[in-house]
Amino acid sequence: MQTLQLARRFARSWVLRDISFSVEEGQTVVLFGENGAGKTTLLRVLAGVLSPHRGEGRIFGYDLKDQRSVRDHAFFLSNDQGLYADLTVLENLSFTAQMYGVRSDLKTILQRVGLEQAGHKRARELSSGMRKRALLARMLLAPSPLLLIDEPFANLDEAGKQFVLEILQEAQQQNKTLIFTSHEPALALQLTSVHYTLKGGAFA
Ligand SMILES: Nc1ncnc2c1ncn2[C@@H]1O[C@H](COP(=O)(O)OP(=O)(O)OP(=O)(O)O)[C@@H](O)[C@H]1O
Repeated sequence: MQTLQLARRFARSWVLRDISFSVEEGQTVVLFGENGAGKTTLLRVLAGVLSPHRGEGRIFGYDLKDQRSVRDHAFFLSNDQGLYADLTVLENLSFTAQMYGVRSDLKTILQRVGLEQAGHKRARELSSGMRKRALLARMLLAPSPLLLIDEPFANLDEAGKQFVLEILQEAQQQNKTLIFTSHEPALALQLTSVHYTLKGGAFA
């Protein structure tokens, strides 16, 4: 994955000004930066959800402008998207599995994320920690080689954070490429020493 002078604005405000970096296949990178620094915006651009206004990028050989191909290769875990509120957890996972054309034992996935008792709950009824687990279950179903994860450790108790650490370590063992944001350097740096800090729309 490579970007060159990527920039993105909202109205007249340039949130990303000059993002040039490259990430090797199988590498893990963490993005740090203060609230509002543009970390989520960068993940959304890399996920093919938002278009850049300037600059270029390639994800697994696909131009970032080819958002459809990018979305086929990148899974984006956002804490406030990804689940249909009125569907149950199992229905949401079943939909995800169909979307990716994968056959997986959803009960095993539910167990893996500690939601075996919550499969019948509607997504809107989940606590924020349970919601995070359901989103991680979706990520486990996704065959995407690139995982873009917004604040994987947010809204979790200590046990939950350790659990996320394990899930991300498993993804690393599967040679997935991980780019994630975090406000928790002590945890994040257990996964990788490769880190960038966003400031003023560029890497500090
Ligand atoms: N859809 C949008 N429309 C307008 N402005 C936006 C939009 N999305 C983000 N912004 C603005 O872009 C800036 C960067 O937001 P972003 O969510 O990328 O920051 P962040 O680094 O992820 O912050 P945090 O650590 O608080 O999650 C903020 O000023 C935010 O208000």
